[in-house]
Amino acid sequence: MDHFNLRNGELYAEDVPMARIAAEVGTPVYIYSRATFERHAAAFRDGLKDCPRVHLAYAIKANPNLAVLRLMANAGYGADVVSGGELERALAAGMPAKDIVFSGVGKTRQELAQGLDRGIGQFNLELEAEGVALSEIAAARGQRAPCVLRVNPDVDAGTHAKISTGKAENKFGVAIADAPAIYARLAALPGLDLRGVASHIGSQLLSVAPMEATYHRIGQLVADLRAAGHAVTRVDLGGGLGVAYRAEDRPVWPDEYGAMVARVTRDWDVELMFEPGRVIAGNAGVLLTKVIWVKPSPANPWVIVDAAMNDLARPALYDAWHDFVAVKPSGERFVANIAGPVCESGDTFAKARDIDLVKEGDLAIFRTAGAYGATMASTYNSRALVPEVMVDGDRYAVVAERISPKTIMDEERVPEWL
Ligand SMILES: Cc1ncc(COP(=O)(O)O)c(C=O)c1O
Ligand SMILES: N[C@@H](CCCC[NH3+])C(=O)O
Repeated sequence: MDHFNLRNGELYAEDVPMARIAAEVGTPVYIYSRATFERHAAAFRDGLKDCPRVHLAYAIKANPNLAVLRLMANAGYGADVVSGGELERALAAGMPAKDIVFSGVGKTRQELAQGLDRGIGQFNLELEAEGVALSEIAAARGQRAPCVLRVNPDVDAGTHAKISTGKAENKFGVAIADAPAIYARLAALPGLDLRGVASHIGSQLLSVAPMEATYHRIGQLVADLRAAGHAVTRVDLGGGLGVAYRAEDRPVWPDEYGAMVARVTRDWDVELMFEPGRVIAGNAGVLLTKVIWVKPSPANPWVIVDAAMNDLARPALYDAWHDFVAVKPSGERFVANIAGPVCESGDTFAKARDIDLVKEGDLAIFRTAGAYGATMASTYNSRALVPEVMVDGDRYAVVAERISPKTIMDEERVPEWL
């Protein structure tokens, strides 16, 4: 359920006609619904109501727009960040440093120091050397860095290979078999306050089974660590809940997920951290686009829209499906391909898809584009950086401007020796 619905034959974002946003802001443009974000934030929290000590860290990589972060901060969420840039965003949006978790397999020494400077609540260590470096940096300042060790449980998340993170072959975390020895060495370092473990096996998970299998392994690891004399007080269970991109997708609802977590972690006696991204943001945004041409072809016609792979990369990267819906559907349909203007055949959003009949100049949306949409945009082909708007009832605000190719060009220099 979201707040992008047909009303009197045309699509609205909450109470704002999308055609109005197109006329006033132009296309392509991302449109977010405040109400949908807030409902998802509340639903995820409610799903975990039977877990006693819960900390929520929104994975801001999914949608790091400052307005989104402010809204999430107001909803009581901290942030899961994966770079110094994301850390500064979370702080700028008003998220308290103590509620920020710093994940990521390649945090530089500079970023580790930045996290310490800012006083963040948790570093998720991905390898032993990172822990050694963090301890050195922290000890030199007379600090002890709060941290957990990310383990790789070698579980198949059953998702796209490019967004799976918990198989042994993936780059993330330390092998769960090696975790006790690494944990013991890190726990002895003077600059670390090692509190527990973390795991995140992948994104767009449509089944609880791999998460449950992972959590059982984590539970055993916690027991083993305690048996070895460590005081484990915190476990970070990551993010990963999937959303419905297609009508037939059956996502795991937060209630079902929360019930499983409550059951599996009942005896753990730890603070539980969660890092949801897509489940909060995915269906809270759409990408509004305009049809430039409908080009006949021997097979199916090509609907060429003004959004492209640089604005929404997921179809090109993961063959991802995003529903395409006309803003003013006539009721007629046709089978067509949908593509953007970028000079790559990969800039194709759909092939041979049954869609609303559209013609030159018509508006349409790609649904479920609130997560990993604008944040993955680029200026490839010297296209503008796509703008973003946030709708709230019958009003909306531009929350990220369209950045023109000219502005980007102004940041470039041709040296005088050329
Ligand atoms: C460490 C970590 N936490 C959280 C997330 C958020 O994942 P999702 O958007 O699938 O909830 C990711 C991305 O998969 C991640 O790598
Ligand atoms: N960018 C990916 C998700 C990556 C998850 C990051 N850990 C997607 O759009 O599906």
